[in-house]
Amino acid sequence: MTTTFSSLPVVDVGPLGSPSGPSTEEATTLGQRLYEVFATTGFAYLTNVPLSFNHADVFQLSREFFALPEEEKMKLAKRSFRRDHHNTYRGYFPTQPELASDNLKEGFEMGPAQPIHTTSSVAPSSKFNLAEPNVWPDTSVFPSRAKLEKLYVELQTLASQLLSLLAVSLGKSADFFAPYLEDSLSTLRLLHYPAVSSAASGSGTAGSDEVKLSCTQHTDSGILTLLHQDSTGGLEVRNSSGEWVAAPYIPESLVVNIGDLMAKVSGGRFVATMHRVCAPELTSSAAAMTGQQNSKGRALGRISVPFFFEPGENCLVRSVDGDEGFVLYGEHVRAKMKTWVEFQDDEDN
Ligand SMILES: O=C(O)CCC(=O)C(=O)O
Ligand SMILES: [Fe+2]
Repeated sequence: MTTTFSSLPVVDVGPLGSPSGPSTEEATTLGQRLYEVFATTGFAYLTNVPLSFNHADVFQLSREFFALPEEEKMKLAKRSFRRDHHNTYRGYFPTQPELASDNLKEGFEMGPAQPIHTTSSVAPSSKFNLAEPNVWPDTSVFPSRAKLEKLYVELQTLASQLLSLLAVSLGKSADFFAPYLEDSLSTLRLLHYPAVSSAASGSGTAGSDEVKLSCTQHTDSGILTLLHQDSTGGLEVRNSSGEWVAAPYIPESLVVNIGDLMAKVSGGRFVATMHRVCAPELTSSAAAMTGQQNSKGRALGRISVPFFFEPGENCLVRSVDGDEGFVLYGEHVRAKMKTWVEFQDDEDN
């Protein structure tokens, strides 16, 4: 059950970075701590994360992508935005102000670098190919592909380490989630929420119901999310009293949260907590500059980089309690996609 928390807990995962891995005692303590936070807030900050990238590296990569000319980004647009493109699930989505002014964001999504050759046993003829290869800008305009691929691998490793601790905390063996790693379709998503002028951002203050949003309230659909957020602020998490609690920037931390499927897998022990993003405000000095870039050519607004740990399409997801109910991951994600603004268009799924 979500509780009436007023801030998010901080979990030091330093022991995961030790070359020989955490000691048995450290793993037990960490697993219990993670169990406790996922059973209450469903959200936490992780500090001392075992990544070779610091925040400056990650946000630089992301800003480099969003600073590309619109025309370069649109070369990577998903099929819903460019009918002549083949990519349906990976690639770029532009902002859609006409569709959803409270979901104003552009993004770029990538999956595993190595192509996955399984076909969906669920929806072989679906217009979304979850296992399709990534698409990339030309190296002459974006030389950082290898770095993003490396970040992806490191986040996947971290997610699998966390899952192993959670498995034990749920009374299962440490390799309980090994089948989830097979043909895993995890997504690394670069997000840019453009700044909105204060006139347009409404009169509501953060935490209130009238606040202007750039990402409407939702729970994440999958297993586990690891989020890099920049210092702009705006992320809010809802507690059990229905209050929106700010999740401000903590240098070098990652925000971690549970998705709907993991709540199910945990037999309802873990909570997938509702969250949203308030629109970043365009300050008057920034507004005086042209477009959405400051004098250094940086994109104005919030940058965040969520990593969604996702199993393979044919992974059987069921509760640790061994209840009858189960779902194939591909089936689950396709049902969810119908509700996501960046996948909506005028055709049927
Ligand atoms: O930008 C953020 O901080 C949150 C993004 C998010 O919740 C999502 O993409 O699911
Ligand atoms: Fe989310």
